[in-house]
Amino acid sequence: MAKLLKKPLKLALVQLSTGADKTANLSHARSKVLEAASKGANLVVLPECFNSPYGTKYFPKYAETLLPSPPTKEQSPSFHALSDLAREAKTYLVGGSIPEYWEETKKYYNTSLTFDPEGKLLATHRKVHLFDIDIPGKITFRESEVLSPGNKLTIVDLPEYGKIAVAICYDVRFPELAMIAARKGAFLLLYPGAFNLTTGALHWELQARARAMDNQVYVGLCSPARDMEADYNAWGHSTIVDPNAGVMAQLDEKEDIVYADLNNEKIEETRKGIPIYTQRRFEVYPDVSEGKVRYEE
Ligand SMILES: NC(=O)CCC(=O)C(=O)O
Repeated sequence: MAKLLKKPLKLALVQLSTGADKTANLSHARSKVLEAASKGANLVVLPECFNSPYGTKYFPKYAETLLPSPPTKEQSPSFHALSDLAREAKTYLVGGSIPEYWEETKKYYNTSLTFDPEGKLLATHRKVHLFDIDIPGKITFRESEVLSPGNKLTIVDLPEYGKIAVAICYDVRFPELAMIAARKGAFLLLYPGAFNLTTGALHWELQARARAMDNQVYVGLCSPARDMEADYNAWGHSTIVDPNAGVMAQLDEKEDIVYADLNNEKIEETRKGIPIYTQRRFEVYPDVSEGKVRYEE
């Protein structure tokens, strides 16, 4: 079997404290990403909406223009801060997500940018599944009041390591994205995300472990730190799960960085022990990853 993960990789998820000041958020993210890089991380991840508070009323206020790419510094200070930071830290950087405004269509998106260690943009993922839920007495949230959904799956090739998939928060609840990415050869599924106190307690770890178990790949969920003064209280608990669905490392709700060393042997050992990869019956059910799927590498 060809190696999915070509050499060991140290993953870091930065569970960032964020506030209302975008410039302060960007500068704080810089110090934490540099800290992770100084501890040897090769791939660093920031949380969903890492440069702003999370909430529909905030999206237009904090939105930046990313297209045509590359944007100017005035159009997107966050794009340039992330690109400069990846280059300074010499790491791959999944820049959480930011609210995006696309002038041509007048639409807003929840968008994640991934950069290589030279600061080059490798991929853009717009959240495909918008967080619209209503649990009476607990939480009602409708991203679709402001945001439009993205329309493609995102697989990113990190040349010296292999392929990863990037999606955002609520996207984790849709196993199809994860399954297709894994069948296309991703060794790691990354989700910058911000679950809340209701659904976080119910499903955060379960979702991470389920996507890992179904696909026998590594999974990372990166949350903002919890702020009980904010309108939206993030669950925290950034988590890294191994291909056998075991939790390798998990934070509590406070700001911190979680690390794990990923290697190909764990994927191979898991797939050898429980060989669902070779036992699939595509004559009974079609391999949807071979069908009409919108994705970009
Ligand atoms: N930001 C989000 O998409 C939140 C998703 C969430 O909380 C969930 O339960 O799913």
